[in-house]
Amino acid sequence: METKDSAANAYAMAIEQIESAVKYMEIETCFVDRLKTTDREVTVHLPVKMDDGTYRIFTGYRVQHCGVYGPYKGGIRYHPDTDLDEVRALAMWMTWKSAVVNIPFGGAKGGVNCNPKEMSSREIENLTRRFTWGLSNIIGPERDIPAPDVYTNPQVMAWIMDTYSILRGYAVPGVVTGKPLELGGSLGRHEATGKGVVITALQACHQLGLDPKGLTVAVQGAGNVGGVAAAAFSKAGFKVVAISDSKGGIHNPKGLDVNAVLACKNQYSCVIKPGMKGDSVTNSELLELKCDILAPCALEGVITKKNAAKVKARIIAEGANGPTTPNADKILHDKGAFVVPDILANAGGVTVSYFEWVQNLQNLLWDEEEIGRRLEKRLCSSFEEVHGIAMEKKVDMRTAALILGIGRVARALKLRGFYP
Ligand SMILES: NC(=O)C1=CN([C@@H]2O[C@H](COP(=O)(O)OP(=O)(O)OC[C@H]3O[C@@H](n4cnc5c(N)ncnc54)[C@H](OP(=O)(O)O)[C@@H]3O)[C@@H](O)[C@H]2O)C=CC1
Ligand SMILES: O=C(O)CCC(=O)C(=O)O
Repeated sequence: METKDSAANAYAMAIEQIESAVKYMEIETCFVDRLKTTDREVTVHLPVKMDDGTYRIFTGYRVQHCGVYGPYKGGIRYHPDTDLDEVRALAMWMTWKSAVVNIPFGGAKGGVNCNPKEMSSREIENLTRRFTWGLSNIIGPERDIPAPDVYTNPQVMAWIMDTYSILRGYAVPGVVTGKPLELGGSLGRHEATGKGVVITALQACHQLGLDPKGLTVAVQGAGNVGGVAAAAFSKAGFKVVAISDSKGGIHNPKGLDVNAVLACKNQYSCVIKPGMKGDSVTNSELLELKCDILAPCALEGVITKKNAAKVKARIIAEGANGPTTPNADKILHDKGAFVVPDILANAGGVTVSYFEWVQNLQNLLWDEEEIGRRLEKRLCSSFEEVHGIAMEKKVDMRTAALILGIGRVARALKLRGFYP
């Protein structure tokens, strides 16, 4: 398995991003200091009974970055590389993301350092229930609402909802989003992040005067975000030329049969099998392929100062959180690449999570068309706002999105009375 670039510490990246954005803002230092700090960081040690009868102790984290105008919100990841710094960064990015799309959530993120690929479903359930118990006093529909992230899914959300509901004594669907539909999940949540990547990439094409029909796309990651994005790119008329997972990818410059690749992934847990029309490609090679759009949809820190100059794509649509390091950002900007930053490109997920939460609180059920319409409207108007700031301040799209997000949060802090 290829691993992420070890030089990139996500938390250091998140801090550096704040520092470069605030240079363009009129914002008092005390706000900057406040926003570089998290509200709460909880570490829990989780004794979990394994199938062989032994116990293993896992470490889990929930970081709440800033909850100035609503409950904290953000996914939970199960991954062997997860640590506190990563979760801190992911929580900060959630704060800016919710602010960019203007939904009343603060930022949080959770993670457990574990390898779910080596665990049975029962072991993952035991871990999840223990983790939920550990967080039960800090989560809740009005406090902090988890959702799926890397290597977690609707079933994990169902176990969180069940454990939390048992502790409270009644069903509390609003404690998590990304739940199964049967438990109050929202139509369209599963597809929301991947579709949002395509909606925002289309906006970028529009800004650059590019006709999307036939533009080539390489997608890193074939999970919830990458898989849905690849299918949606293909449906929108783009030519998907590469898709990968953690083991590597498949590449065909003439275009892939995306449905066949995703069916292969579904059936055999890999994106390439003998007989498929395409060549194998490593994850590093995928990033440097000749294509119009690159959609990194797996882990953070994959586009670095080492490979940024070799990225050929004109548009980088960041499905993943934090795929591009600040040094790489500068290189991409200088060579004229148009980066749709994570806090805008992948904000479709939290946007439909917000719709799910709203439906749960009001016992409503919106249809898929309604969800899709609201999602597109929200992402397109956010894109426009971010692009407007980029033009006005002559900055790249990430800096513009951060200016918008940080500005909104800082104004809310001030209104609540956080003065120097
Ligand atoms: N789910 C959501 O709604 C949202 C997710 N995100 C972000 O999107 C990214 C992906 O999340 P999501 O799709 O949900 O996660 P999933 O667990 O559904 O999928 C992760 C995918 O990434 C692949 N992958 C893992 N490690 C590597 C690697 N080193 N190189 C290349 N591919 C790798 C996995 O491969 P394999 O299957 O082989 O393990 C899998 O295909 C993360 O950065 C997440 O934070 C952002 C917003 C919302
Ligand atoms: O749906 C959500 O609440 C959050 C999704 C998430 O973790 C993210 O946007 O990174």
